[in-house]
Amino acid sequence: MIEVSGLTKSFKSFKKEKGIKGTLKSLVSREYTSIDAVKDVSFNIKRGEIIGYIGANGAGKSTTIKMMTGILTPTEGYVNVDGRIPYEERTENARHIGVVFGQKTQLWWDLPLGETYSILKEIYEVPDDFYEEQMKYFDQVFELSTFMDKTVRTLSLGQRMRADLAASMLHNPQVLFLDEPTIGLDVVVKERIRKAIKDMNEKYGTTIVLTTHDMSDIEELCHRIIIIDKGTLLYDGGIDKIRKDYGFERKITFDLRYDSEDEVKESLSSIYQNIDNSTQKNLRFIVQDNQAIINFNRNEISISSIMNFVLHGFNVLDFSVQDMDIEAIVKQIYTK
Ligand SMILES: Nc1ncnc2c1ncn2[C@@H]1O[C@H](COP(=O)(O)OP(=O)(O)OP(=O)(O)O)[C@@H](O)[C@H]1O
Repeated sequence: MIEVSGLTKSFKSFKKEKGIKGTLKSLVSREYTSIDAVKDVSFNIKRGEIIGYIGANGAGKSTTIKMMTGILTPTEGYVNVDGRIPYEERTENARHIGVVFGQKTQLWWDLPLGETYSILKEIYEVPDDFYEEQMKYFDQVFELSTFMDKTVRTLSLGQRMRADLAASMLHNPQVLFLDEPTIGLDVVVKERIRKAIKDMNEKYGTTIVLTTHDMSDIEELCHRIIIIDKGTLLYDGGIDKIRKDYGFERKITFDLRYDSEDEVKESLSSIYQNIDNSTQKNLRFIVQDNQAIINFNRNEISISSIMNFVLHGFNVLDFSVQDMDIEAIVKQIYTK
C-alpha cells in the first residue's frame, strides 16, 4: 500500500553572520548550509495497518509525512502511496488520502464549519447518502453539531482538531496521515479521536500513519512502530517485539507490614546473595512508606525467585508486578 525507499530530503538554508556587518555581507555573498531532515529511509506499509511513526522533536517525521502526501518532493529516493507517486500526481493522490496536521488547520479559517463540509462534499464528490451517514457518525463521536455554526477561526483547539479529523475522513480515504492529531488535547477529546481512528480502520480497512509524542496513542492504536532519529530509521517492528527486545526491566511493588524500615532494608540486602547470584545483575530496591519496590531485569532474574525470597522473609500484605510501558522503552531507545 505504501512503499518508501531510500527517501532523503535535504533543506538548504543560508548562513548569516551575526550583527549588521553580517547582514550587509550576506547581501553581497551568501553562504548556504544543507541539512538532511530525512536520510535514506525505507519501509513498507500494508493495507489496513496502523503505524506509529515516532521520533524526538526535529527527527524528520513531518518532513516524511509531507513527502508521502505530495507536499514536498524528495531530494532522493522514492515514495509510492496506493499505486501513485504523491509529488508527481498531487491532485489524484489528494482524492484518495486524508491528512491532518495537528499544528495547523486544513480548514477555511473564515467559513462556518457546516459550509466547510458542504464544500468538501462537492470537491470530493461524496454521494449524498454516504455524506449523511458520515455526518451522523461524526456528530455521534465528535459532537460536531454543538459548534457546526461557528467559523473555524473561533473554534477551540479541541473543537478544531475534531473538525479537522472529520474533514480528513469525510470522503472515506484509503490512507489517512495524521501528524500529531492529539497534541494539546484533554483526555476526553483524545479518547474521541482515538475511537474515530480505530472505528475507521476497523470499518473500512483504512491504512493509517500516525505521528505522535503521546505514547498512549501508540499503545491504544498501533501494532507496529517506526522510530526515526536525526532523519534516519532507528527501529521498525511490532509493539510486542519492541517490548520483548527492549522492555526487559520489571518492577514488583510489595506492600509490607513492618516496625523498622532499616531492618527491612538490611534483611532485603541479603537478596543479592540469596537469589540467582543477583550481585552480578541489574537488581535495585528501595524501601519506603511500607513498601518495598524491586526493579530487575527479567531476562536475568526469575520473578519466582524474587517472590519466593520476599514472601518467605517478610510480612507481605499485597503486591503488584509492572512491566516497562512503551513510553519508558521508547525513552530508552532514544537515549541510547
Ligand atoms: N522548510 C524547511 N527548511 C529548512 N529546514 C527544515 C524545513 N522543514 C524542516 N526542517 C528541518 O528538518 C528537520 C526535521 O524537521 P521535521 O519538522 O520533519 O521534524 P519532526 O520530527 O516532525 O519534529 P517535531 O516533533 O518537533 O514536529 C528539523 O531540523 C527542521 O528544522
